[in-house]
Amino acid sequence: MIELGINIDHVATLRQQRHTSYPDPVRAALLAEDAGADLITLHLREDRRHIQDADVHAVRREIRTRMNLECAITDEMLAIACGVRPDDVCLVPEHRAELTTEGGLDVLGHFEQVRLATARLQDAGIRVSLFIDPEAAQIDAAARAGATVIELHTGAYAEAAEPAAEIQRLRAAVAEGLRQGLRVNAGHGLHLDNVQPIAELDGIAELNIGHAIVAQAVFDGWERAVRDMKAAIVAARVRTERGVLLARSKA
Ligand SMILES: CC(=O)[C@@H](O)[C@H](O)COP(=O)(O)O
Ligand SMILES: NCC(=O)COP(=O)(O)O
Repeated sequence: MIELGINIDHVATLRQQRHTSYPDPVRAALLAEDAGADLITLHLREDRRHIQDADVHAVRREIRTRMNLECAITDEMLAIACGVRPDDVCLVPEHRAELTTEGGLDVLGHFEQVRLATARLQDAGIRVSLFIDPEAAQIDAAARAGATVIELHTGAYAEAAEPAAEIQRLRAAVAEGLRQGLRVNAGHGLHLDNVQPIAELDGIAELNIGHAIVAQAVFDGWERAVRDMKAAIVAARVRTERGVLLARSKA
């Protein structure tokens, strides 16, 4: 089956907008778990524009599912991650002026840095995921760097006017990741109207979704927004699994 990671960053964005104490991203994480989230994802940015250090520690203390901490490869972030010990760390690229994470990590171009960061986190008992574009060369570099998980950046798919080619790229990337023995996750820019083709891709283990769920919660409430997303991705995956079984029975 497929897992849903709820990214709570933009609950914190709302709070940081006015430096209030609400809305509390930790409360959002706990309610998301009640509503069917399989894990909680949060991105501690170097500029602390949304999630704060205290949130990271509180999430580690409070949640009952898995914690997936996204961060850039810096000494500061690696030290925080090794101290907090989330279940997973997803290493992402960061550019100070970007509105959101614009592309995947260039593992090929920064191979030694990624390899050393991966080893340091794994030595602390943390599973390491690399947030990369759906490209065979990056997937190969991720495996060689020692990561056991990749998260495919779905931003190009989410923004494409004609998504068919991007879906094909993602399908090929999932197959390549599995061929390399990696766990393959995906996320970025996914929402209720575009998630289905991605959830249907056979072999994707987990989708991480945040911004669109926070937005949907404005109209439907937080727990329903989480529940509806979970139902959508599970329904898509059930369709795929039925299709695979049917194809096998005909063969
Ligand atoms: C890496 C990633 O995709 C997430 O961190 C997500 O986009 C939310 O964070 P930002 O909106 O700050 O990029
Ligand atoms: N890694 C992607 C993620 O956590 C969520 O991205 P978005 O849904 O906020 O775009």
